[in-house]
Amino acid sequence: MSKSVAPVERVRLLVFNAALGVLDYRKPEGLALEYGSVVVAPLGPRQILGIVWEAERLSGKEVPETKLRPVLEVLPVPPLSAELRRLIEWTADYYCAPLVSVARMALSSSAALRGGGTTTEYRLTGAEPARLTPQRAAALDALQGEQGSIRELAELASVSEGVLRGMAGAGLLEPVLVDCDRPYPPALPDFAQPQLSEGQKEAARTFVDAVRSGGFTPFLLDGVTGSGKTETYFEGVAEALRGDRQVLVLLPEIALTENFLRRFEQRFGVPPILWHSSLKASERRRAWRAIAHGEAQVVVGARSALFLPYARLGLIVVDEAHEVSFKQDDGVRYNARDVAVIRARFERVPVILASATPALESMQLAEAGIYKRVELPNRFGGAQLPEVSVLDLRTEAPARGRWLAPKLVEEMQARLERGEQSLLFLNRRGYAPLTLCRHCGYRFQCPNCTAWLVEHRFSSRLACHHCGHEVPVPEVCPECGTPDCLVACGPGVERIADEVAELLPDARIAVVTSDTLNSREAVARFVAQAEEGAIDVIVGTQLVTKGYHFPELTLVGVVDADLGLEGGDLRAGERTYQQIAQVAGRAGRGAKPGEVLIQTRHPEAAVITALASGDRDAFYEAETQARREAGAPPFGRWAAIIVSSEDQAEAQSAARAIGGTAPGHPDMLVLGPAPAPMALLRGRHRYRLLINARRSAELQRYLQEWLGALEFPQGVRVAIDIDPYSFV
Ligand SMILES: Nc1ncnc2c1ncn2[C@@H]1O[C@H](COP(=O)(O)OP(=O)(O)OP(=O)(O)O)[C@@H](O)[C@H]1O
Ligand SMILES: [Zn+2]
Repeated sequence: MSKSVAPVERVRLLVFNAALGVLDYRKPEGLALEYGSVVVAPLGPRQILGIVWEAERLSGKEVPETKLRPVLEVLPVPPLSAELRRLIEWTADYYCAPLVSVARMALSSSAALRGGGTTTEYRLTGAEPARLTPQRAAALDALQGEQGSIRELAELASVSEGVLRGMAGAGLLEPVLVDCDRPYPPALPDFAQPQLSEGQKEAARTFVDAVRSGGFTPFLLDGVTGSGKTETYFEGVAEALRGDRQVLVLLPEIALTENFLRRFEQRFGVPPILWHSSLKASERRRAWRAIAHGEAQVVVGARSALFLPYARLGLIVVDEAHEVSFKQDDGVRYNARDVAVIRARFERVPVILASATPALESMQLAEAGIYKRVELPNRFGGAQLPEVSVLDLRTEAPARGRWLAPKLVEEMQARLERGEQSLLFLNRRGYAPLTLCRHCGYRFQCPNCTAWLVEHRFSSRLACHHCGHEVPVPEVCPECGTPDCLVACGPGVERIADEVAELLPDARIAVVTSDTLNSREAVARFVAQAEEGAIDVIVGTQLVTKGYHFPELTLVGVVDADLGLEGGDLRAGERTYQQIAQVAGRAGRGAKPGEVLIQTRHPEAAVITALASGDRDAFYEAETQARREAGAPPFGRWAAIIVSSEDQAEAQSAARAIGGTAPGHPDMLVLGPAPAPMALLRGRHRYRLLINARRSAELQRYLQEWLGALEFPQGVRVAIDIDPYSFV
């Protein structure tokens, strides 16, 4: 009699190790495995995380049956859905990224994978000991009102974990048990329904219908600044809530969420669930689990929220969809706006891209009928779009050593007298972009980057905006030793604020940059002050160009409209247009009309004339034509290859080796290698190649065939950037 041997059940895992990628294991009896199950498997003497994947979709080394080791454990989380697995595959293929790097973004709370339950956090007990070490005193100061893990608190207070453990032992900190599965209070679709205008109603109805009937429909919500785009797509959100479906809202910057949270709470009665990189571990775990179990109703996040394992997604919204910060520029270099549309397609749900200044790519897709355009051409409540005029700096020059033209100052003065607010926009943090020695001409440069150090007067430091390198402003020139010889060249927002303080000594000024609005509390304070009328003049970077709604703000001054046009970036014109149109859109949102003054040396430039005449279509047409002729996106495609190493010669020879092996192809034009504009970045020497492909060409396959065959020394990194936004 032959003994019947049960066939070994083989499972293919995507394992969390970039070098291994895919490995086969054996399914032990009694272990329930499904595609998408998150499991632990043995790897040598260690254990490794993996996801059960369809074997036919992943090529891996054939391991003989006798060598297969068993999967050890299934983690207590729902399996990743087929839709999400397809999204992960698509993203990896499209952006030429390792599958596991993309998959990692879905499993982005390691604590949550271990299940729910409780974690321990710590907080101050309030005890005040008689004697304190300086470190303990500093920690007591820094941790008022805070709660978190020892590690998080140590980071907050800038002390070692040992100090805090000592404090816990001494009764200064007490443990608090946090339940990571406590439910979120429900959002109510009909909590406070607004009275929509006729135009808003029509748009809202479109979204409500799409959400109700389900299915993939991409929308471009193209509405002027202040038209109430948020109120309108909120109706789509409400419909998803009624149908017990989840909603993902992507915002480009965490600074914008404060305003969003408030409006959301007013509309739905509770705040939405936040997802961003600086969440505490316990919040992350709670949110991740609620998302995976379908209990998180509305998630608002930065781009990293896109890959989370939503259990029943019903709608995706990408607000300020034109923003370039949706493009991630390290790790997996994906564009969250584009991947959001792909996710909606796999999930078969509607997706709304909302913007007052849509990206040319989005406009083109709307033209082609692939996106449905929903328009809101008027501001809400009868407010008018602001009057825009140009100040030609060649004829209306500011006084010597100043940056604001007399006419702009006059208008600010008038606003101050009327109790209205002004906003000055300059996209440059710090006091001055360049500092040099008057005596010997020495320029302060970052040792790690091809960049000048930027003076920050608030903190009396010179800082690199690329790598974070900082030095105190020295008293003598490091080159020639002359004391007090440093001169600031050019303006940053701090310098403009100084100028305003001199010209309008009574004005209350707020400088708004990522340096000053660096926490949710800081943003909330700024918004409250601006709304109460405690600020007369706001001086800010691109951070103030969007999202804010201050009814008393009636004047916007663009300090240097030409700044963004330098540098020859493919999208420089578009970006300048968007930034200025957005910041102009902050003016006159209430009952009083707004005015915008644009300072420029090139009043004849297409961007500027389009802004002055309010002729958006003319701008988009001209830009479209230029892109078509250049074979630039969306008419052709770009990809960048960035080669870097700490060793310049090594980087150069690797770049040359790549350049030298470029396969000839009729649809591809390979440019470079050339030293990158940022030839040195964070201590790495960089070279770039740029590939311009016809739209129909198989760019990814071409790149893979080209680069897949090459080998490089250990220290060389080769990054592929598909649809690049950054050309430095
Ligand atoms: N139907 C409405 N009822 C009451 N208030 C409304 C309504 N529609 C819009 N608003 C208010 O008008 C202001 C502008 O709306 P919102 O911020 O949504 O515009 P937006 O189109 O997103 O503008 P931007 O693109 O400039 O950010 C907000 O304060 C909003 O609360
Ligand atoms: Zn630097």
